[in-house]
Amino acid sequence: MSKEERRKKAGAHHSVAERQSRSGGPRVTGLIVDELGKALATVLKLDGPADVLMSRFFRLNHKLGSRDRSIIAEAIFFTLRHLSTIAWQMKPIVPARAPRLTAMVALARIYGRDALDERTVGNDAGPLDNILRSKPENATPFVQSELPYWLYERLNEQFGDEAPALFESMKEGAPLDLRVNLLKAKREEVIAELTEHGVQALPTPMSPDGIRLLTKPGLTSWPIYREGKIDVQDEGSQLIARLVQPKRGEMVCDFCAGAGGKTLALGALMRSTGRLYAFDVNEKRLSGLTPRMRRAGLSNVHPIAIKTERDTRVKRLTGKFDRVLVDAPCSGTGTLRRNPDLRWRMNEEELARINSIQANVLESASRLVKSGGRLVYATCSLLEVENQRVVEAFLSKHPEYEIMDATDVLAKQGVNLPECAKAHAPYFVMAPHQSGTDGFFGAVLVKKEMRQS
Ligand SMILES: C[S@@+](CC[C@H](N)C(=O)[O-])C[C@H]1O[C@@H](n2cnc3c(N)ncnc32)[C@H](O)[C@@H]1O
Repeated sequence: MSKEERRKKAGAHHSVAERQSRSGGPRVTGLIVDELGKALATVLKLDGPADVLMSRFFRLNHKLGSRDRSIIAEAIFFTLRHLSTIAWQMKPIVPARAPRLTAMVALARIYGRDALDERTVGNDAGPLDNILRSKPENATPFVQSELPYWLYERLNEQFGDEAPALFESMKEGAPLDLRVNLLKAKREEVIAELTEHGVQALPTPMSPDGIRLLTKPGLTSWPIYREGKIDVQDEGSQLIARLVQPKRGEMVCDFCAGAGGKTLALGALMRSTGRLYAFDVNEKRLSGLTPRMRRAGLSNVHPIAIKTERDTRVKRLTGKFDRVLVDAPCSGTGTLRRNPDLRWRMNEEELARINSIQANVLESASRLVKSGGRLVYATCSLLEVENQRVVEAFLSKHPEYEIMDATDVLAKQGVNLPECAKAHAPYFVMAPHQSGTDGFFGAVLVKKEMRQS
């Protein structure tokens, strides 16, 4: 039987990586299968973020070379992105209970069955070939979506005819986007530097300070990174900072700053002037901001760890800010390309819990805004319940706020959104199948000027 006949018989699914590999992909060694099986035994418990579990696994596993590591890492991500169809193919065997077999299924789907040698497969050859005979494209649309049912249902209802394209886009990896720190460099300069070193880099289509890389070099040792000329940030996230549109010398608050991805973008737009408060309840996460703001050359940022959104330090600043950003904690469903395990770890109970935090944080943050000031509510969620519904509920209780058209806010800064994104006006909505970015939501609210009588 020829290679091609055998592959067809086995029904191996054609991923991008798989197609690439057939033109000279790696041979999968027994060591890779064994170690991937061990890694999956941990990761498929789904009791922690996959990237953290993976880093720990590699740290403790010295015998793996860099080539083996990258094959294993890719296969872990592939498994998490295709867990529904893998489980469907393997039925009644449960992937988490048979991690070595799952490892072989994933590797065969990525590189083709022939990449696995018979000694490695051993007695599993029969079951493996049986499993690969079930073709993922024959599974139900729900199984092919590679999502839990609650999320599949909600996204189907929201996106209608576009849902299949969205589901496909969420199975892909995401590109590596950079934001150029305009305090220290120009975009063309950075692109020239990257190109000179053999990295294919293009300007992002929407964000004026963004660069999209077609490969993923380890940039942290590069001078342009160490000197603070660039930071890693998805193009959609860069545009959230543009929705805030802070000006030089203003009082600005990033209420949910985390490790400061958007804080740094805001600080650069303010040209390191005025005061930029960065709040977060997670002190550890917030501590990541200090070295980043130093590297970026920002002297206007004030990180403050708060206990809750009603902290007295927050209350003392009532009515003091020109601009407030609420980058709310959310389901993260817009980032499934980067965090494929999240879809299996998130559930409706957790969504309801986060939903109530979102309303409370928006309520508290809104009190900081001065008359005539701007409040931006943002998430990296695709779910309307965390986005439009939160903003509508807020506006119904706060007639002193009105909504601005996010498309206009961006157009005034030279950012032209694609037509499909404009259709969501007045909201800013990014979805991976439409914009090639992670999924993001933004609403721009203005606190009406108080009339003097
Ligand atoms: C989406 S993340 C922020 C990401 C960050 N803005 C960035 O661009 O990298 C949401 C953040 O909200 C924080 N958070 C959760 N509850 C909060 C609260 N009650 N008040 C302030 N921040 C909160 C979380 O700790 C988390 O860092």
